[in-house]
Amino acid sequence: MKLRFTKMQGAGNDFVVLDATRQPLTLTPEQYRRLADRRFGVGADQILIVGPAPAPDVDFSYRIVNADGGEVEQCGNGARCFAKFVRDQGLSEKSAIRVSTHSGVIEPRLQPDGRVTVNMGAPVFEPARIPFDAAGLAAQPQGDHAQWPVEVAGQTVPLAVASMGNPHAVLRVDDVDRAPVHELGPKLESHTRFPRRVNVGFLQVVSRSQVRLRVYERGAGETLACGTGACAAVVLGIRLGWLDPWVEVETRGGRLGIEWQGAGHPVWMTGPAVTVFEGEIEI
Ligand SMILES: N[C@H](CCC[C@H](N)C(=O)O)C(=O)O
Repeated sequence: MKLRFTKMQGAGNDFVVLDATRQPLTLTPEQYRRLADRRFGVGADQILIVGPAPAPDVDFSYRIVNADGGEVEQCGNGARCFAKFVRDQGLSEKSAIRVSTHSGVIEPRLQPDGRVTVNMGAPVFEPARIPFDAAGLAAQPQGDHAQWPVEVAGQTVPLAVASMGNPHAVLRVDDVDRAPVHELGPKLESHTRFPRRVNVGFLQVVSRSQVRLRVYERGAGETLACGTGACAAVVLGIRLGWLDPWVEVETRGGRLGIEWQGAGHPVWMTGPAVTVFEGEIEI
């Protein structure tokens, strides 16, 4: 089948975007994997499928499939690219677009400077809802919230955990450039304490308003940036007393601005969204 696609990136996290607003589009996990393959396909961290509104109070639906072919609940960098895509394709004139995802409705807003701000909803910290199996672990309280001592690769690491609709585990490190991303990332991503696997963030606190972050993503490996990962790392850093409500996150692919005013508030993420090229592929 011939498939038209748009290649996009948000802070270096890259996507194949498919327009399923005019006709339904269901590919097999193998076809998604092929699309995402950097040699046999187009190449991407995730595939984004833009669909029609499933309800009158939203404008579109948006599905996310990781490079490994697995469908997931949320994607922050993808939400910004989604908003730019629907505007550029003439699918919407709105600057604030309501879109439903598997983890609820989010609302990207296009800014005059070309960046996009997204209300990513409220974070979730209860282990069972992440999901994270905390059985037998005593949370090590620090500040007013906890890190969990998780055994991995023969050591115990203090993990902070949260959900932004998708699961995240965050480990504080002194220097992200020397962090054990490829040693601990894969082992934590598929650790038994995360029944649906997990995105693994390595967080370096530069100041109370500036951090550096690398993320080994569930179903994709290390990416140049992870939007939900930046949200999770900042809210966990705030809860642990390390960070103020407005933080600049330096990732390997670019900068994201994250704001969270605390419990009961949504997380606001601002960052770039860029169209790289359009194409067609026989899949
Ligand atoms: N790998 C993630 C999905 C993509 C999230 C990331 N690319 C972002 O920008 O939030 C997961 O399995 O939950």
